[in-house]
Amino acid sequence: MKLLIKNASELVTCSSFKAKKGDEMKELSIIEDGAVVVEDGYIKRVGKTEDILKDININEYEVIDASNKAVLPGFIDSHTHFVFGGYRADEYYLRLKGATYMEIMEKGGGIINSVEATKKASKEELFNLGLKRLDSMLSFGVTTVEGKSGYGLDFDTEVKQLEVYKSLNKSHPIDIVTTYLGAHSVPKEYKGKNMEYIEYIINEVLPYIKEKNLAEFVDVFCEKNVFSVDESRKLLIAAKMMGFKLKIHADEIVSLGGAELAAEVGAVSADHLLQCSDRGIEMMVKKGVIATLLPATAFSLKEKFARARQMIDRGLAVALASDFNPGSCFTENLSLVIALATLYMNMTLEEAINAVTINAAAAIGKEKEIGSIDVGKKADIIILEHPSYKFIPYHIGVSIVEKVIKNGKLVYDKERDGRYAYREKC
Ligand SMILES: N=CN[C@@H](CCC(=O)O)C(=O)O
Ligand SMILES: [Zn+2]
Repeated sequence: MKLLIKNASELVTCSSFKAKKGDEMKELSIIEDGAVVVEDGYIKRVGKTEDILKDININEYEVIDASNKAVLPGFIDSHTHFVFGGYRADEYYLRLKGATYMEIMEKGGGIINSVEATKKASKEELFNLGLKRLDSMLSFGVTTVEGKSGYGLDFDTEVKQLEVYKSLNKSHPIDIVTTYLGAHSVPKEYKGKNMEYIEYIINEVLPYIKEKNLAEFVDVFCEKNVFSVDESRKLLIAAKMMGFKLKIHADEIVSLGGAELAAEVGAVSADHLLQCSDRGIEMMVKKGVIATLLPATAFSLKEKFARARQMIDRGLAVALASDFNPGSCFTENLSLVIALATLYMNMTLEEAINAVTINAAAAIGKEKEIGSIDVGKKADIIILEHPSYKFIPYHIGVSIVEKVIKNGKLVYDKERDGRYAYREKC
């Protein structure tokens, strides 16, 4: 299994084995006329095409000529909720007419709607939906995705969701990192008894998930009228003691202190952060918490965007993700996320590219294995149909990914698998 990608007009390596913080996010480490040598699924050499061709016997390699194309690390979507039943197009329609996300939730809609539909869906239905969604992500250049539970709340449905993620991980080229988000909403049977529900999770659910290795991360929706800072703290500390890594849905709608809590408990990432305080940013910088920003959610909710510029200028490592979910943001399109981040959060394009590659890898604890084109990392690589990464936000709203290589294998080719397959007149 030997592959050579050669003559890339831009080989955008994003080179690093750790999250890029502050000014480090400006650097993409681009090699012009670059080449990558892949063996047994891993990157063996990276450099100028002419240097690499001097040292190898090209006849031993499957060769992809990337002339006039940019080559980048596979994108990593580090915050999604992509296994769920049902849709919430009616709620979106209400939002178009002026209703807010929280108003819909307070009237009994929102997450609870998806919980009902996910409870009804069979494992097989969820699996088939998951496969289709992964196919779509792959076409946008995603090679690793984080997926959360949280549309079950009760034991059986949460476990069902996590088991579906596990089966999908075995069946699809995209790698899936799973997160248990039982504290996504308070289930009807625990209405007004939030702390009891948190204790139930700690005592009944987490030990089982740990034993069966169903999730690497534990997350909580820390938000006004959902879970308070104290309730979230209790859950996260208990989860940490059981060996889970932590994430928090923090300061999305109200500035509640979620960012501060993420720093206090040593979370890997705090996500959303639309309303994050200055103190929260400072504390996250000190503790090395990644800020995972989700601009397509702010866009879909018509909320103001997170303060990415200030966060980066103060030294934070920022990751960008889709937040793919049935309610607040129904998109798997990371190119759109990059476009929004550069248009509305004043991130530079270089920062945005690092944010969906190396920093996104760090947000799921995988920065030593994926997220850059470096020797020793997994060969997760995308080839664009254009000569420069500058085309990503420019060709707005669509995917310009031509080929995806996962673990050294070509798993998506637009000519072969994509829209061009249907180009015949009929
Ligand atoms: N904010 C909380 N959770 C999801 C939305 C879930 C939903 O509305 O279904 C999010 O990250 O945006
Ligand atoms: Zn989320």
